[in-house]
Amino acid sequence: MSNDDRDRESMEVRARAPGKIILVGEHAVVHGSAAVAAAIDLYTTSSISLLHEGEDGDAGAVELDLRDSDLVFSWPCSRLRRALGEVSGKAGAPTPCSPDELAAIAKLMEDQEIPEAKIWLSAGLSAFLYLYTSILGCRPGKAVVTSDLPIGAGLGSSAAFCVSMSGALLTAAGTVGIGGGSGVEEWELFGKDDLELVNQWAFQGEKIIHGKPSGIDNSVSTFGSMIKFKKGELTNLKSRNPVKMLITDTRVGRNTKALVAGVSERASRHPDAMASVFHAVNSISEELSSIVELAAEDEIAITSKEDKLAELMEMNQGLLQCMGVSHSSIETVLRTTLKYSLVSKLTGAGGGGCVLTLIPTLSANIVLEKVATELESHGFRCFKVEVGGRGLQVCRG
Ligand SMILES: Nc1ncnc2c1ncn2[C@@H]1O[C@H](COP(=O)(O)OP(=O)(O)OP(=O)(O)O)[C@@H](O)[C@H]1O
Ligand SMILES: C[C@@](O)(CCO)CC(=O)[O-]
Ligand SMILES: [Mg+2]
Repeated sequence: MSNDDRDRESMEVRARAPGKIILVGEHAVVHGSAAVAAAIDLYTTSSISLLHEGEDGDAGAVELDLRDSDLVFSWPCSRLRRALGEVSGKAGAPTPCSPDELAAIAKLMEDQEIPEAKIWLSAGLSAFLYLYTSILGCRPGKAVVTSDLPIGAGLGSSAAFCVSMSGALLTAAGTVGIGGGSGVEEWELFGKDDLELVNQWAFQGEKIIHGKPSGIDNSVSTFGSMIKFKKGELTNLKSRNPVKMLITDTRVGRNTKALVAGVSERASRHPDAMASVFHAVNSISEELSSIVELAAEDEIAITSKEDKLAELMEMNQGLLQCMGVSHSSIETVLRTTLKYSLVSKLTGAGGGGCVLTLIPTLSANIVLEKVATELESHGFRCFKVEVGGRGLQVCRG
């Protein structure tokens, strides 16, 4: 074992990746339209510690500790090798998870006692096993995950999980680099090429969780800021006065994979009508991007920018209803905020989950307090987020 390997084994690597909001364009982005998303200041943090193989021939285990759920999962390395073969870990670009590999991972899930009420975790666990064994091979190690994000609520928890995990694993493997070793615990940013690589791995993880992701969620979680995303292409949107958003979590559980599949089924039943809907969403996203950029260059006043954003968000919500991804809880939030002349739209995959409400700069705090109190009286949870911040960050603890 080289000194570098020994150093890596003795060190814990932590990576944190933000959740996101989609201002406009969800679902349509899967079908080639543009969408606009921004990172938010709620993070998922993954840590990796590599462990030594036992002296007595015990190959050790791969452990995943999901702190927020109070659940720990463990796979003996010998069991992983039997199921997946002698995977040795990969330094470069990812190879997509093959159907055979996915079937082997599904079998490995059967060994775990996942509580029935938390069965949705199995998608995340499968993505973890794919990422861990593909990057590090079947060597022993321990991963710990914590998150500020509501899981499965439209704020990109799956992407933040895949990005932070890929970032931590690739750093632990020595594939992407931060200096480290100063002994001072501080978050560092990766270089552009390293971020690109992490993003590619995270996208493969998202595919296991989502089925057919567009890549917008993992991209904004990796690179941060506010972005326009279309057909895999990312444009950074400069934004000098970040928009302020109230987020309402309806607490209605939903699943992005099923919602994305539902929209695709509707599109195959009504191809012409849905193509027009996706086209309209594309125009909305393009217009919203231009407004954000003009405002960054002081070409339009802040109040005029907010009025335009509100109208475009309102139009997008109508089209999301056409796609069949709204929900009665979302409609309740829309009606409630409209009483206070505030515009809202669902964010993420919809079907429940979270709703965005644009907070105009000139709106009084008292109005915000009143609307939040009324929303919470329906059993919803409200919180304010900072929009457009940093993406993936890493720290060697
Ligand atoms: N911290 C976490 N620990 C374990 N699994 C997680 C974690 N965060 C997300 N997941 C996995 O991701 C799934 C939720 O992903 P899903 O895409 O349905 O929702 P989301 O990403 O929160 O919302 P959206 O995709 O609409 O932004 C969970 O069911 C779980 O399998
Ligand atoms: C619904 C969707 O458009 C956004 C989920 O946050 C899915 C995707 O783009 O992968
Ligand atoms: Mg997701």
